[in-house]
Amino acid sequence: MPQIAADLNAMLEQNPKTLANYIQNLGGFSKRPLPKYQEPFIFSITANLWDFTSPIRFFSKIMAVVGDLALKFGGMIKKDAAINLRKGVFGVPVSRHGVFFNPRKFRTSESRIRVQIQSVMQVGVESAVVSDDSNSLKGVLGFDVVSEVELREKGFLGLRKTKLVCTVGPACCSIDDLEKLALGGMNVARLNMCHNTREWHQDVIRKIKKLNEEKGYCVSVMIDTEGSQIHVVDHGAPSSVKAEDGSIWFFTTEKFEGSRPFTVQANYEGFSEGINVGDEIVFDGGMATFEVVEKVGNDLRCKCTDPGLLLPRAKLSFWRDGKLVTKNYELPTLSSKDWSDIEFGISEGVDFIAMSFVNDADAVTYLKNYVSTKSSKSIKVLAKIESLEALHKLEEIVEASDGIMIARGDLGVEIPLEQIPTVQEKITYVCRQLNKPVVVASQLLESMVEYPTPTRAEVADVSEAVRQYADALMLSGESAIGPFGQKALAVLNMTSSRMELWGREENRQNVLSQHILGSSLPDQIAEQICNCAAGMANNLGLDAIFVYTRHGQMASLISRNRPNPPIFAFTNNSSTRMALNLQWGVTPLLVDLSDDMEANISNSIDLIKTKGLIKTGDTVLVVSDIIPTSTTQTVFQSIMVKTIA
Ligand SMILES: Nc1ncnc2c1ncn2[C@@H]1O[C@H](COP(=O)(O)OP(=O)(O)O)[C@@H](O)[C@H]1O
Ligand SMILES: C=C(OP(=O)(O)O)C(=O)O
Repeated sequence: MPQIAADLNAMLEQNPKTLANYIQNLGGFSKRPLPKYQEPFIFSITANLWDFTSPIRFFSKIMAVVGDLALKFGGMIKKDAAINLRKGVFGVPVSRHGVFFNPRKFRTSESRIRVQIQSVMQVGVESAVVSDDSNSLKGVLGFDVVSEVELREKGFLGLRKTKLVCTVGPACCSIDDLEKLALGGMNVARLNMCHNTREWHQDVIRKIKKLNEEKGYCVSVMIDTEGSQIHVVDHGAPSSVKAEDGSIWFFTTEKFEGSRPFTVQANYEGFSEGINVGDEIVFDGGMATFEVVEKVGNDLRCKCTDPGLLLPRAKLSFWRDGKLVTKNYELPTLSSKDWSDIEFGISEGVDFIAMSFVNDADAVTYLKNYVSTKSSKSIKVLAKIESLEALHKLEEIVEASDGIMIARGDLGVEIPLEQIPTVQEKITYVCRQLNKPVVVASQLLESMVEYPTPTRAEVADVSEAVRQYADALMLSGESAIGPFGQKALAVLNMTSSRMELWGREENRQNVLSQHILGSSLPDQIAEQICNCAAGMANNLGLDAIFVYTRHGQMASLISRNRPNPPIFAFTNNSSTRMALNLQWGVTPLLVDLSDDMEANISNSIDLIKTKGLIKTGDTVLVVSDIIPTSTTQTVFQSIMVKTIA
């Protein structure tokens, strides 16, 4: 008799309400165990559809619940074969027996129309999986609910490798919205410190941490500094002002309340220094262009030569004879406001700080040192590449930082737009060579700020970033202010999964050139082990790679090779876990790690088996880099292939 069914039966016989209450407490659903609970155990789940914006989310939630039952009863859950999640992904209704819903009504579910749907789940046991001696399992397997659901549904190879970052703004800052983004695959929540108040940011960070702690998500938090840039302070209108061809405007740093007609207020006192009559001022990389016709003290009188819209906080760039006059580097990379935002981020325990307008490696090194002295946890510093100056010093900046964001928005102000695709490819390549995670940011799905579907060109742009093996893709206004943030996230999710599958099917892996990173012998050994591990996993067609790592180094070295199977990184360090969230193909798990590596490996495999996430016959490549401690003197670097018994 399968153990789980027996346990459930026993539980129901003793107290039929216990199970119902247990399930009820798992959140959101009204659930009712059916009176007949012979094997296989059947219970029905009824959910209010308005809580969910897509069938995949609904089923994800169910699987999260069922996953908890598996943990509770130490058994394996089998999903009814009739429930095919993939059918829901592209909007095809799932309407086979067992699951009913009306796609038309589903679409209106966001307007909170209550539609009830019912699904029957079958709960059973896979004979070879349940450990008889569940007491022998030590510790808890820190799997996040979303990866667990994805793994159950899609299997090892179906796990998405490209990570997703969402900018949080007014459109998605409620706990419900944040949870929907987490369920939709958000790995990192980004907060742009340019916008909104300290209290607002604190509230969002705390909500994300609450979701992680109480509901088992694993969403990292990134703050993004405002940085120093020459931009328009205010032009006196809530949205935008039109500049007509030939109109004369006054550019000043004089401070005044309200608006003045034909006046642009710049934020930086020295904005006009070194600027000559005849130079051009460009708004937001091309929204409107002005020619300087007169210098009046520190101010400039300018004529509009290319009419367009002047948006709030528009970025200003200066051009002479078709060449950029670089002025932003005159400003400090971190302003006093940025430092105070960084202090705030450290005190709130954020995982990443993205540094705007980095122009050299020293600024990054300085911030990294500062953060490491101020915070007991490891906070990763990402350098944003968004200026010509940064492109000139790309390698040293990448080397100095913990990761890179290709900030295409501001970069497009300083370099011609047609250069963005090749520059992006170059930056992703350098980052991979130097083993630093790279985020491709800005305007990936810009049209979805307004519309519920992306343009074909946007999908092609997303696919290109995935093809280039970027570690992560980022949403900006699409999630921060747009009404279709969850849909935009779903587009990133589906497009990256599809592109990754295509890459594997077509065997498109571009092999990493053998650039050796490590300078010491142990580092070089670790690197070679990881390169071999990735090659072996591909060549032997293994199901997964397990890596045991305290600081994440081995996990990232394997990820750098972009192997076919997913990488499960077992770590006992929660900062490492949160940092690995940005790394291509890595699913980080928090576990207890002892000095006994054999015990770590068998313990974690037992735990994962007990959850039903791995089965007999699955093949796993196990890599470890546990470094010596006071009790063990030897470095434990190993690689082995295990077939699950
Ligand atoms: N915390 C926030 N509060 C209010 N609006 C925000 C917030 N974060 C982002 N936004 C809005 O979303 C847009 C896109 O955000 P972001 O990616 O930070 O880009 P940027 O500031 O460069 O425009 C911003 O222009 C702003 O209108
Ligand atoms: C991500 C970017 O930075 P920000 O949103 O701070 O302008 C960008 O410029 O592309």
